[in-house]
Amino acid sequence: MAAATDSSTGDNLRSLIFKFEDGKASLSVLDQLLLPHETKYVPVNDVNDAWDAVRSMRVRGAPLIAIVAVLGLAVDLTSNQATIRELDEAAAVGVDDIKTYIYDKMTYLTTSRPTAVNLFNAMEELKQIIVNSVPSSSSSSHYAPFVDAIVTHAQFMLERDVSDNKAIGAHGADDILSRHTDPDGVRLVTICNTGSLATAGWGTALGVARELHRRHKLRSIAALETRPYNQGSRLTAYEIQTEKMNGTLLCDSMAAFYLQSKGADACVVGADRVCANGDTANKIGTLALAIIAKEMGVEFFVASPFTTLDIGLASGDKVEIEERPPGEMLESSGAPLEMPCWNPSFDVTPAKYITGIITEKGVLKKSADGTLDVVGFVKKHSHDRHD
Ligand SMILES: CSC[C@H]1O[C@H](OP(=O)(O)O)[C@H](O)[C@@H]1O
Repeated sequence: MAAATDSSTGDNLRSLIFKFEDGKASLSVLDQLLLPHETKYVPVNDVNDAWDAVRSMRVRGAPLIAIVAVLGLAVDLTSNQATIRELDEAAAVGVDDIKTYIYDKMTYLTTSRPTAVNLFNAMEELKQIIVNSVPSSSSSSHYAPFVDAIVTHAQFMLERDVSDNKAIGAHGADDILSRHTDPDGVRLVTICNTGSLATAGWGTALGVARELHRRHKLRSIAALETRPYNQGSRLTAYEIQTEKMNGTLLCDSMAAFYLQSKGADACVVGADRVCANGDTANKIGTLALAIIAKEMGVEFFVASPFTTLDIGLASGDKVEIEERPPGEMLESSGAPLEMPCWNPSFDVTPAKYITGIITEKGVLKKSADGTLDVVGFVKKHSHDRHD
């Protein structure tokens, strides 16, 4: 039986509260639509709640989407409403029925948002676990072994994400500081939110800023507001202020002039899907920032855990880009008129604009031929993954 656990990551910006006690999992998620004005945790009681929390963007961020989906599945399967358990106890269902029951819930969760690969990678991990958890013929329950394996993996995902993010922070800080030696520290620019509110804690790109800040080597961090959801002005600004980093908020349109007039040592952004050739899907506006950085001679890094790598997808032109409801854009713009608008939530930055990819296993830099060999990097480090 999985050990009881509380998923506190120790920081004061907890994206979720997960508990597993007396065989029952419970989950509350921080409603990010209300931040920074209101801190409210809402319960997730089943996969329907988890799906809705992700789709509505009450919960968002590539790693966190996957984590909430798997935790929501764990809550669902351990809830009292799990009728399948009664059927199992009555020997009215077999192993295949139970696997189908669980797979159907997993498939449903993957329909919540299409672009971030983490959720899909997490479901593939779970399928492997389910396949390897087939109960013995003598087992009194066919259901319990599957559920326990899924709860255990959900708890593992929480811990792995924080440790991956801290490793990303350390590798990113080491790499950037190896070239930028100003005693006052480095100047970063970032987009969207990639901190504790996009993960189980610490963050990816913002985790690099956190680590530099911890080392007293973060001279400044400029955050783009990231319209229309405003992850930057609402969420990243909230994290920066909470951690007392030296932050500056920029309108998205200010990026070029900021780099031209004030300068920066590096842009560090998150990722929703890193393709085999290094093309990276990330928040809308990332492509523009990457092009501007290239033009201004500023390093451009993607911070991405292995859970965001998709080496099965050759290049970025194949990424499905989520389009959000037009109302989300019109509403946040205060537009007085209803008119057709285009609201893609992501764009794809070609590898040629990317200096390197900061992962928990180290920093992937361009090969001599100018390419980012993500596949080779994954193969090189796959043996030392702690899956
Ligand atoms: C830790 S990377 C998070 C990644 O996800 C964000 O998208 P969204 O807020 O729509 O879920 C954004 O692309 C970030 O870079």
